[in-house]
Amino acid sequence: MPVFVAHLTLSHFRSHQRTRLEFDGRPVALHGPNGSGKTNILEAISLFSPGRGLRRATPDDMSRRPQSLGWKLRAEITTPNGNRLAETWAEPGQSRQVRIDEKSAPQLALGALVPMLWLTPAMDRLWLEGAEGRRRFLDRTTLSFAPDHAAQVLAYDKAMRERNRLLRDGVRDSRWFSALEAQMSDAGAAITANRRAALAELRAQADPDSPFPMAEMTLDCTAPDDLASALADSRARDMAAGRSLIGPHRADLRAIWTAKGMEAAQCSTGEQKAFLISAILANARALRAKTGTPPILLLDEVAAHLDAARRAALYDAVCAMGAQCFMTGTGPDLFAELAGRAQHFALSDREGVSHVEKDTS
Ligand SMILES: Nc1ncnc2c1ncn2[C@@H]1O[C@H](COP(=O)(O)OP(=O)(O)OP(=O)(O)O)[C@@H](O)[C@H]1O
Repeated sequence: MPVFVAHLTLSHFRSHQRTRLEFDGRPVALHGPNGSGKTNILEAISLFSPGRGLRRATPDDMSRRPQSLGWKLRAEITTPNGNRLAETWAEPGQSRQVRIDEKSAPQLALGALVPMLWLTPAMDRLWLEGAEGRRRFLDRTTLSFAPDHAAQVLAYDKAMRERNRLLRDGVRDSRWFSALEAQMSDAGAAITANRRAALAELRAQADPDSPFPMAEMTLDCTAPDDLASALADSRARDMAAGRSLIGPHRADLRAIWTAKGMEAAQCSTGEQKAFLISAILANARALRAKTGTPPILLLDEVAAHLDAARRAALYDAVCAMGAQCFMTGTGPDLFAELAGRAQHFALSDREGVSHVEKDTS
């Protein structure tokens, strides 16, 4: 049985004053004109996972303007182990809080409650822009398989920040450096191993018959096996730069479309989108194979880029997976191929407030 959001309430969240939605576990198609509040609903759902959500916004940015009095989201979640209640909110100027089953909980606890993957239009340029976005994408994929990855990344970043401070301050205490480099080396080895294992999971799910070609994704890693020694050797160079120049924080994700022998960055916009869709679908299939439960999928504006045949193929894949997949598009025609296999909702903007109606037509 899939994990799915059964009820969702948005209060004073961006364009939503108070929106209450009921879902039955089928895919969800949200259609409406530009600016009617579709992505805001996906963003709200993304906040039932740890982190800053799919727009990486601050809590204050999400507070409904002009009042900006803070916001609250509430989700009743159906899981194979029973129904759970998750709430998340932020008061003005404060960080985001989480409560699960009426008890305060750390954000990381959401990761175990609701497995979730997303694809946004901002990711369309993933293969063209800097390595940071690709690392974030890779780490989110990795986190979906290895929940301890977050703790390793935090431990690595903490030790690196401290090492960078020593480098900038010109400190020459080699024992202090060695201790931090050992921490970076331990956490770094786990990070690289987790990332490689996640890419292997995706590779194992590649579907040669899919209309979404899978790119061969490999880790381009500047971290040598013995990172502690390499960092010690690189202290003088790093001191001149004022930061650590080697390690998994400099890794990159390379994608090659094997059928054409071409780097993803050289492929067409539609082809690049197809790689991301195939990666998300492979990730979801791998999670379902591992846990028996497909993750919740948030696919923002995914239909607009696809021709009718690929759109139908995507809907078939999502339905076959049994995932609660939230999709947005500007008109109902984009979701015609889904028909009764999904729940459809129509959104509209009424003087700056989003309204949502069930579309049963
Ligand atoms: N903090 C906020 N308070 C009030 N309204 C907000 C806030 N943040 C964003 N909005 C409004 O929300 C609307 C955008 O909503 P959203 O991004 O969900 O639109 P959409 O339906 O996905 O549109 P598109 O089809 O263009 O992607 C905009 O009109 C924007 O002004």
